Amino acid sequence: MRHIRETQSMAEVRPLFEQQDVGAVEVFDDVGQAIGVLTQTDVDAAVREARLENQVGECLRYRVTGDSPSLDIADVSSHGFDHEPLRSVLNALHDGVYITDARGITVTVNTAYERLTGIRRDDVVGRHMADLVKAGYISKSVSLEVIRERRPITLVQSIRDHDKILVSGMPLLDNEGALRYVITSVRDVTELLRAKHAQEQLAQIRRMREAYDVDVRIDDQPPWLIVSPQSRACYALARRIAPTQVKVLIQGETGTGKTLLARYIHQHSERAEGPFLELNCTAMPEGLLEAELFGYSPGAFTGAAPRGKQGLLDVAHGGTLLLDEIGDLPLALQAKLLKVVEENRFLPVGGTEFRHANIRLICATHRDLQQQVHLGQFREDLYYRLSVVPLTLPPLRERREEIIPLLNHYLEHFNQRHHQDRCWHPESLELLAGHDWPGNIRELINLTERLVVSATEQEITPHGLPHVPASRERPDSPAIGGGSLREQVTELERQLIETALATHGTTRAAAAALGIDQSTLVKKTRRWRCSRSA
Ligand SMILES: Nc1ncnc2c1ncn2[C@@H]1O[C@H](COP(=O)(O)OP(=O)(O)OP(=O)(O)O)[C@@H](O)[C@H]1O
Repeated sequence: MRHIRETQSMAEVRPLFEQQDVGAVEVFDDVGQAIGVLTQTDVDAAVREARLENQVGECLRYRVTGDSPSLDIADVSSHGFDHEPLRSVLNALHDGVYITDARGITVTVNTAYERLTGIRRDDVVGRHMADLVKAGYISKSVSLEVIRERRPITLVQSIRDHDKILVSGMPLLDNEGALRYVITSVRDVTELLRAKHAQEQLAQIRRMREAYDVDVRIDDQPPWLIVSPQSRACYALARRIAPTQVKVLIQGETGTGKTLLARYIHQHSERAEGPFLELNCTAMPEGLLEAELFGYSPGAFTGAAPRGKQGLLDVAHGGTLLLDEIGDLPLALQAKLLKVVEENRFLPVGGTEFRHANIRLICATHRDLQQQVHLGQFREDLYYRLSVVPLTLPPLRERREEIIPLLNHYLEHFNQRHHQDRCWHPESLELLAGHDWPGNIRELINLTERLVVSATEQEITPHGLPHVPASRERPDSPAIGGGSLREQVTELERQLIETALATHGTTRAAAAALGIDQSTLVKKTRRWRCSRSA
């Protein structure tokens, strides 16, 4: 034991804990009786709250002990925890403190405990914890568990039905290792849990937004190209209806730019600052699709997140939700979606209360929805509600004038991205312009990137092109019997030339193989292309 020192203020005691072997300070009263042991946390709290200063009488006497808070229990017992300054220390703490003896009889509680729990000190001091549980003061006694297990125990308890408190009980042993007291600290974590819940919800919304965010960006200026009259008309109509709330149905083959068009509408609407999310209705099984779209309530089904989950109709709040491949939405979900479209409200899975949907809905499909209606695969009422303004993006083969500008545009784009300086050989452009592009603009983009990164020379020649089948518009077999002899000969000639081009890759090689001039071959292919797009 070290010698006893005197101080007027707890603040002077605090630096002692900087010494490595000081774990606690034993406190004495004016007449030299030991009245308790303070750890650094107790002293810090007392200093922080400035509660102990001048409340300890003329002089606080203390002695530093070793690194374990070995309490001289006999001293504490003789004076009780209610003796000054220990009582002041306890009352200075922001957290509640509940102390029982080794039998489980309440010794004292501090004022923070009374405030947090609403339980009055006088009602519990001297009473056994088991009686208090029986009388309904508390739901469960940590002190009794600590007494039983002789180890620190922490649990979360409910009080007043809604507030949550974090209760940590700690056994206090004497020098012989016998249990003397259980000190339980009590912290109100209601706000903390509420904040945590809000944080979890935000994180969930962020995750959803990231997962369903649409990875196409458009500015008012190109990179996007609107060249053909069909695309121009489509985008002009989209621009006109963007500021309104009307439902839009975008139809077109895969890769024609439906998502880009939907984003264009979003960006020119009043919701431009809100989220723009996309859900592909073919991408998941019905149950999952329903949960992702409508969300679910807590405990809606086995394996559901305990707090429930917000659906995209919530997460897209204030923004636009694009339902891609709407033709694949199962009939049961079509009925639920109809309610959203008609009444702007929906029922989460397992929920009993309707939620308000504040979203703009844009739907897209590569299917013929009208035909699906005839086949009974799509609800007629929903179809008419969704397609107030139908927009159709034609396939790339029907707006061929866009192919070469797109090829040039994406070549430049990928040159920049991959630090290359590729250029198209005119014959390559010609060949690609004649391709049907079943995957539309997406196919064109992918091919261009592949060529930029894989070409061995600066110029992308027909040699470097993969086998690109020519337009499907030409029949696969000679058009015998169709038209005059002259027309049939021309058709045959065209097929022979296109086959030679596909086989040999370049106009020069194809012309050589057919025994004609390269310029003749080029002229003929141009003429056919012109007559086809006329
Ligand atoms: N007018 C355009 N100019 C330049 N790039 C375009 C244009 N339209 C579409 N694209 C690009 O083509 C690609 C495919 O477009 P998008 O994803 O919008 O097609 P989609 O019809 O929605 O396809 P899917 O049906 O498969 O979802 C995207 O990378 C998009 O940026």
